[in-house]
Amino acid sequence: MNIALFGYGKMGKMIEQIAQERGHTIVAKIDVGTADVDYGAMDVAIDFSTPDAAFENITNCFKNGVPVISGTTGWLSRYDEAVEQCTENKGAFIYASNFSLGVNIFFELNSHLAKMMSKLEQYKVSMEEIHHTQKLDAPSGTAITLAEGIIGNSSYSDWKLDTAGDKIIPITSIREGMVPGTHCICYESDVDSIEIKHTAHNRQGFALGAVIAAEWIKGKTGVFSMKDVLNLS
Ligand SMILES: NC(=O)C1=CN([C@@H]2O[C@H](COP(=O)(O)OP(=O)(O)OC[C@H]3O[C@@H](n4cnc5c(N)ncnc54)[C@H](OP(=O)(O)O)[C@@H]3O)[C@@H](O)[C@H]2O)C=CC1
Ligand SMILES: O=C(O)C1=N[C@H](C(=O)O)C[C@H](O)C1
Repeated sequence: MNIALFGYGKMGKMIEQIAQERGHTIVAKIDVGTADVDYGAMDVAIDFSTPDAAFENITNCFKNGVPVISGTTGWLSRYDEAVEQCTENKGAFIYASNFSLGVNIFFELNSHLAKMMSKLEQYKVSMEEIHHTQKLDAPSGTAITLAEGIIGNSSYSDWKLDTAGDKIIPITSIREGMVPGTHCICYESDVDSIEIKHTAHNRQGFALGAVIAAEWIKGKTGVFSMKDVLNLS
């Protein structure tokens, strides 16, 4: 398959390596300021760019008939608009805040735990995410997805950075060193705590998931999620 990389940073480079190992060809590496993008050469685009760049990268692909896998976080206030443009152009699109198999299992575990804990008012939930110091957005996209999983399965109604409150999930974002991504959810009562935690050891799991999503979307039309790709529904 001919893959174009929108964003050739830490993730773009990891995706290139894994895509080539799986027999794919990288036909374009598009970074800030790249001119002359040849959409005709691409079977699929994989966007891991920046919060400011993602929407334009994604919608330009839709307009040019190229299916898109996007893992860029921090641009989701325009997600609905992107979905509209995908539908108008009969395109194909998958966004995931986290493409790793482990985190997608963790998302399911989080929703199931939230449902069970919703019956126990003595427990208060909180979340902590830790990432490298180059990360531009906080909280992480993964933390937001986890918070939405709790909100959809409990009486919590919102999340806030560093702020606790009634029906509010407080999220703490820590930026240190080269940490690839750690997410921990804690339910605490006066007598005990329950914690679930996912720790990425490197970026390979994110990159492999994105390439698998790119292979899966070929020939399809519509807006999908990693749940569809991994058959987790
Ligand atoms: N969903 C998932 O599984 C994962 C998501 N991510 C997310 O992916 C994104 C990228 O992460 P990462 O690779 O670590 O970040 P990097 O900063 O290493 O890479 C981002 C790249 O995008 C480039 N860029 C800037 N503007 C544009 C543009 N207009 N078009 C194309 N590329 C552009 C940057 O170029 P320059 O440096 O010259 O500005 C840089 O090379 C982040 O939002 C991160 O949160 C990360 C890991 C996993
Ligand atoms: O910026 C990163 O590095 C990561 N970003 C994603 C997020 O915001 O959740 C996924 C992963 O945690 C790494």
